[in-house]
Amino acid sequence: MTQIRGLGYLRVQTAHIDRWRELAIDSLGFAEGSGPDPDGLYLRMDERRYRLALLPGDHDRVLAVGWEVRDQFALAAVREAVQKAGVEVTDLSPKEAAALDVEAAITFKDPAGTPVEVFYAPVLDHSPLVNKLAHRFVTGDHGMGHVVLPSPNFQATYDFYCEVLGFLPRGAMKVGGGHARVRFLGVNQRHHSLAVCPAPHDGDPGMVHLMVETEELDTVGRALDNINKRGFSLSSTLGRHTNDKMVSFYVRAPGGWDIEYGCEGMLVDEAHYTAEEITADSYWGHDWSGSEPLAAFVPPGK
Ligand SMILES: Cc1ccc(O)c(O)c1CC[C@@H]1C(=O)CC[C@]2(C)C(=O)CC[C@@H]12
Ligand SMILES: [Fe+2]
Repeated sequence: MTQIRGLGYLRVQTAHIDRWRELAIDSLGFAEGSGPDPDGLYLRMDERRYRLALLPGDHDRVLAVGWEVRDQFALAAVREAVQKAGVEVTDLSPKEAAALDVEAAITFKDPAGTPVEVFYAPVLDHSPLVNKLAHRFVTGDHGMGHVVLPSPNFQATYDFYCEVLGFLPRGAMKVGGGHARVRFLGVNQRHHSLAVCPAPHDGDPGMVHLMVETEELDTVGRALDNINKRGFSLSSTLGRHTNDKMVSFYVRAPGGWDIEYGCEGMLVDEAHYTAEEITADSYWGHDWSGSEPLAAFVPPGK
């Protein structure tokens, strides 16, 4: 069993904070949170002080994918497993951890080069959650959502998440007409908290997409209206995925990666789940033909 309970947070550096504010707060219904960096834009989805942190910088890139564990004992177990796999692990100092609004964290790079943090005890914000869509995100036991990461050394990356971090395989889909597969991995009832794409990861932003889930279909529709009105580029039209059954659209974020915004994701029952291979990404919709090229990802075979 994995020690990891869910996707905890995502920290991103951006040269476009104002446009991010327009996307996340004005269009997608994130609430403005708070955090240690006075120049940062901290986005709340729930009782955490933030789930998505945007820190100003000269270019756009992922600073850390934060995975949450229960407590200090779970963190020690993950540290030991990663070290045993021959990967260098750094313990954050109490001051550094405080600057992330967590009690303690470790950091290391996965085999694809993605900066990973594992942490416990995020700082909470008990003030009312006020957002422009008057909606609620689905987080809690299912974590913040999912991330899709590009990996040039796909097999090593997949093996690392499964065998070292204990993620559970949650199916795959062939891409590019050959034997390459996108693989989905889960750590809780959310169908996937992570997917790994066989794709180059030469440089930034180092992310394919972040998925966040809202409780109601009407919120997805209102968010779609908002991003169209504000001139954000729709990477994929609305559709329903065949594996997690989610109804979602994808919008291009500043920095050249996507936010997937969806609802109605299914819950996996591990007592009965068996691995699957899907042969289409969606039952309907999800037209990617109008998509601007991803900065760090060209689909294999295209
Ligand atoms: C297929 C699928 C199921 C559930 C998801 O949450 C989900 O994001 C996807 C699509 C994954 C993936 C992607 O986002 C980048 C472009 C990809 C690689 C494709 O070209 C097909 C699958 C796509
Ligand atoms: Fe997704």
